[in-house]
Amino acid sequence: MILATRKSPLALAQAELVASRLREKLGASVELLPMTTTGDRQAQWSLEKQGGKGLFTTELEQAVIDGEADLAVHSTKDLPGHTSPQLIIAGYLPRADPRDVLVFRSEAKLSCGQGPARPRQANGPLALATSSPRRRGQLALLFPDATFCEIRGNVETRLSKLAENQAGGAEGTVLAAAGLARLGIAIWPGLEFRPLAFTEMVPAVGQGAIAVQTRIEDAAHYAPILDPGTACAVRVERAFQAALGGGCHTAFAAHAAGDTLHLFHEKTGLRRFPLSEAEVHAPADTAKRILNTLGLLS
Ligand SMILES: NCc1[nH]cc(CCC(=O)O)c1CC(=O)O
Repeated sequence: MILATRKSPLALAQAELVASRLREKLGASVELLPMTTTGDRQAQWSLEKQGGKGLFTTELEQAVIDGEADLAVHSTKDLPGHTSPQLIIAGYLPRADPRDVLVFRSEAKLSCGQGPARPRQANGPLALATSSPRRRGQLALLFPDATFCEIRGNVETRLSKLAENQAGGAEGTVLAAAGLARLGIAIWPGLEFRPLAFTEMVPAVGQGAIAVQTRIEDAAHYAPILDPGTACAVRVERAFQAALGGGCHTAFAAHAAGDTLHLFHEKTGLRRFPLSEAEVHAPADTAKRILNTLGLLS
């Protein structure tokens, strides 16, 4: 069995997770096919800004369509709104910790205890490095005096830039807990990690879930490694993205956590809604109804 994956350390770690589940549950012999995508070639393109267009997925999809690979492994967060019609998302691995983590220089002395994250009281504005409109929009609520700058590179690069004060003067950034965990990063010299509650920072649609994409006729074969609960939650979250039209420049987030839907939109701020079983099973209707209530659908 051949798994198409991007070559970044995080993508390879995620593909290895899928591979070991395939070996364990299906007794399959598995190999990775690491590929460079358009997004990887254009280092100056930030995923956060260019997302939604499949820049990090198209080449992997083509390898599966062409029969060079049996499945493609993606961060669900990086999937465009519409994937190839010749393929299907067979499902998702059980979701990892979906939270975002505030990462800051130990010297910055941000509050790291109970209650909301707060900037240190002293020394003027707090510079935070993230290109994501979703993260910037929510950080601006947590840290009203924050200023923002760009940071590029993979997770480890970002952490070392920040620790070495080479991140344009930034004192902090935000990274996905799932990515850090999959890279085995729990600590970093000179930095502190503080996971953010859903009530402080709503995770991106699909954050923490790994998607397995296959040819339509093969999908059922992979059921033993996939998690139906994760699929339900991701379907709800993606329905919100689809209903809003997937504009990647909008600061928007949706996260379904059990019976609660957490939403962030630049026009409404953070909002919470109860989610019934019935609503979870009618994602498109649920998304339209809630977004209408908020006045976000024209
Ligand atoms: N933006 C890139 C990206 N895509 C998926 C993850 C983390 C893993 C996940 O959310 O499943 C990350 C890194 C990050 O945002 O910190």
